[in-house]
Amino acid sequence: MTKTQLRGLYAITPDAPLPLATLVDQVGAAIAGGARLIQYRDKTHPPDERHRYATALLACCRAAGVPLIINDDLELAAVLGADGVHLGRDDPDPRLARKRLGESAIIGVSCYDQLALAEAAQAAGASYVAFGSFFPSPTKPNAVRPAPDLLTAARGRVALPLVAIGGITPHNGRSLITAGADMLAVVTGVFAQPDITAAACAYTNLFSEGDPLR
Ligand SMILES: Cc1ncc(COP(=O)(O)OP(=O)(O)O)c(N)n1
Ligand SMILES: Cc1ncsc1CCOP(=O)(O)O
Ligand SMILES: [Mg+2]
Repeated sequence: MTKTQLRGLYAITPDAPLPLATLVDQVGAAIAGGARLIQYRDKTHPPDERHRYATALLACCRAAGVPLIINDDLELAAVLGADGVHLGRDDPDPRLARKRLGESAIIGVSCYDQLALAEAAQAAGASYVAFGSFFPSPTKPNAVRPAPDLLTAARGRVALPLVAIGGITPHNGRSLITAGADMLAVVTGVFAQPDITAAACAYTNLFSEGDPLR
């Protein structure tokens, strides 16, 4: 996937620890609903388990032709040959990640509510920048809360794909795409739903609204 194809639903694995087979099934269901990028985000398992989970998820994503991004853990991404890494303020520097993973890796950087961080991430070789939490997030209740027009401002200041995250539903997601988001990053709205494929589809459809070929 080239950088210009970073558009659509970005599904991020849920916090609750799940059996590996269940998580692989759920990620497959999200991909069936049109998810364009998957992030393995795991704050609970020890490193050897994270290696086992990420290996299985990478096989699932590769079979579907969807890139797998590893959250936080640059070394895990490098060792597995995953498609990229997502880095926040407590994580390694994007320059180090670019050096370690190579030119074609997808390197995402959290910018919270700060345009200056996005400009710095672009200068450091990021592939996309992420802003949020735009709405109250069950996954990160204490996250900062930018207004959607931050995306519009970011459009004028950075040339990278813009990812919006935090409390995004198929209903409120439209306003973020209108404001300039290229991708909607979602945990709860996809993985906490009874029909994960249908939930993913509802986000996917937002990206083809207004498309004359639809
Ligand atoms: C796409 C995307 N955007 C933001 C984040 C948050 O990253 P970070 O601030 O490092 O927080 P944690 O996710 O590590 O708790 C993300 N993971 N993905
Ligand atoms: C990781 C992260 N960073 C800001 S909000 C968030 C969680 C998004 O999850 P949800 O879609 O459940 O609000
Ligand atoms: Mg992080």
